[in-house]
Amino acid sequence: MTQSMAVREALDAAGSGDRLGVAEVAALLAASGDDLTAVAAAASELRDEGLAEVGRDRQITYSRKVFVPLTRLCRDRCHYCTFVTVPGKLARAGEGMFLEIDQVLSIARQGAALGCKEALFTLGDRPEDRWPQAGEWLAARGYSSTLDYVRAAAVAVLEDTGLLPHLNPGVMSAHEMSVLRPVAPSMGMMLETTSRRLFTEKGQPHYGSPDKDPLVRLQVLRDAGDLRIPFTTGILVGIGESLTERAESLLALADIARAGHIQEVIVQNFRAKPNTAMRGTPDAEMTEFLAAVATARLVLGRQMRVQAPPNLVSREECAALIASGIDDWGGVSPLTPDHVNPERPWPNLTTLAEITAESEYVLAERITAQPPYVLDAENWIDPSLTAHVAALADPTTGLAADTRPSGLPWPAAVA
Ligand SMILES: O=c1nc2n(C[C@H](O)[C@H](O)[C@H](O)CO)c3cc(O)ccc3cc-2c(=O)[nH]1
Ligand SMILES: C[C@H]1O[C@@H](n2cnc3c(N)ncnc32)[C@H](O)[C@@H]1O
Ligand code: MET
Ligand code: SF4
Repeated sequence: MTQSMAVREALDAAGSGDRLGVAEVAALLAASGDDLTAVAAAASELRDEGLAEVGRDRQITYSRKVFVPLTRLCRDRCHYCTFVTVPGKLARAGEGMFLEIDQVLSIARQGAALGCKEALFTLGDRPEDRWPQAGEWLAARGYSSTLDYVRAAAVAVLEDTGLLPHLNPGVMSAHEMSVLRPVAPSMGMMLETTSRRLFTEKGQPHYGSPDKDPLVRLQVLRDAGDLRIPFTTGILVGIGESLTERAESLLALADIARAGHIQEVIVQNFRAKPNTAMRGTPDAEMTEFLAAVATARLVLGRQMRVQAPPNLVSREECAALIASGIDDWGGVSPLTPDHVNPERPWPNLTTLAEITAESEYVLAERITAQPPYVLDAENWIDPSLTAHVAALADPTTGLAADTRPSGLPWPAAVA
């Protein structure tokens, strides 16, 4: 096997537990051929050691979820996004500016019947700042903001169905997160990238999207740590960031994760969508993507949960993701589409279990908060949610219990 010097040195440094520098991480990210085989093998071994260390030998997790796109209006205009829409289009399609609470509950109830335990609220950022129609819709129902409405919708889901909300509403202030903490055991926001250039330069994917300023997003991630919120984040690979910028993004996440609240890091590959500014940009190249997954594992360490969605690659490529060091497939739905990537259906759960088993791992269901946070609920889960979480989690493993959710009063009665 021919390994380049730079990769060998970076792997040696990673193996001895040294903190990696930007150049070393960039060398790992650039790996292909025999180099990539070696980087992936190191990542895979590190994942295996980490799982064994916490008594979860060879388990790969997923969360059975429904996707609740509370609003597709947004004040941002990311060039890769097809989720976002405008009021005129919604009106022509006969749809409201937001889902009504009834519509949210209808999705959550159907999910509960299928054994889903997570309600993923993914939505556009602060649409009321850009669209008067959004503000009017909220005001007519007594809500002061989109995040105020997210809170009400989360409470309705908890009380009516018992599904656990995971909130992914974009940038939040520390105060906003503290108000949402009692209604969701976990929240998340992709860092996307630390590249400021992609935000400040005209023509770049984050230009004109105030919520994609990496300085703002890094602050959200730090605030979530101060608030002890189990938090999901990650990088979007292939949106025009250089390998050095990708390396800086992973190192920034490793630094933030020292606060202990980063429950999982998503490594998501950009997928070009029709009718977006980036429709002509090629999808993230598989070699580069797998190198990013393996490097994320090496940079973030054995106890980080590294997630890649199984619907953005082929079945064969799912095996390659496992071989590159992931241990989590993220939320997978037997009911709702991935509204961010609607052209990419979920594998059904039997297929996902088969794919996982073919690589000699076992598919295990978790809830929206990762096991360590469930097992240490006193420090990480708001008392208002203790009963909701306890109803769906296995007290020994912190994974999902074999049960169907049902509604519980919120806030939970605290003993
Ligand atoms: O179906 C999706 N789920 C996405 N999820 C949800 C994820 O699959 C799981 O539901 C969470 O990890 C909770 O376990 C995200 C969650 C975040 O906190 C941040 C970003 C994402 C991105 C997506 C996504 O693009 N598609
Ligand atoms: C919810 C998350 O989905 C990701 N996201 C948004 N658009 C795309 C796309 N075209 N391809 C892949 N991921 C995307 C972003 O990282 C966002 O934060
Ligand atoms: N708008 C939020 C963000 O970009 C939520 C995911 S994109 C649909 O972070
Ligand atoms: S990715 Fe999120 S922030 Fe960007 S336009 Fe889409 S919904 Fe808005």
